[in-house]
Amino acid sequence: MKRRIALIAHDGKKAEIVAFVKEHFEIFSTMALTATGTTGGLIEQTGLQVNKKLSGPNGGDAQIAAMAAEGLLDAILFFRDPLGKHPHEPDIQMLMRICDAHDVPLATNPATAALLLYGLAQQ
Ligand SMILES: O=C(CO)COP(=O)(O)O
Repeated sequence: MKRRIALIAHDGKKAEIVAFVKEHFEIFSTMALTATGTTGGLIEQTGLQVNKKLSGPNGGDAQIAAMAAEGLLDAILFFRDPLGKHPHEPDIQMLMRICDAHDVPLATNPATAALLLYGLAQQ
């Protein structure tokens, strides 16, 4: 079965996640991708297929958390912006808590995301 990965990036990190996806395009093209709405739209422009959820502030993080809780994701790559303020901060905290509650691998910066991706690709 294809690996199921969710991708999320705050606005200040969207350029970085697109660059990350392009850099690892071959690995991502073997995986089933889900993303929050705006992030997903940008990733689609690289040519990859993405299951797009709502935009983060409208509930996209919560939808991805629900998928994690239901065992529908193998990992989440969440490029967080530690310098930004986010109206949906409770949803972000909830997503991270759900990952810990269900032992879902969660990378919150590009360096960890690369290690996680290589690990998944090798399994
Ligand atoms: O807000 C986000 C993560 O908390 C990301 O949502 P978008 O990809 O819709 O911008």
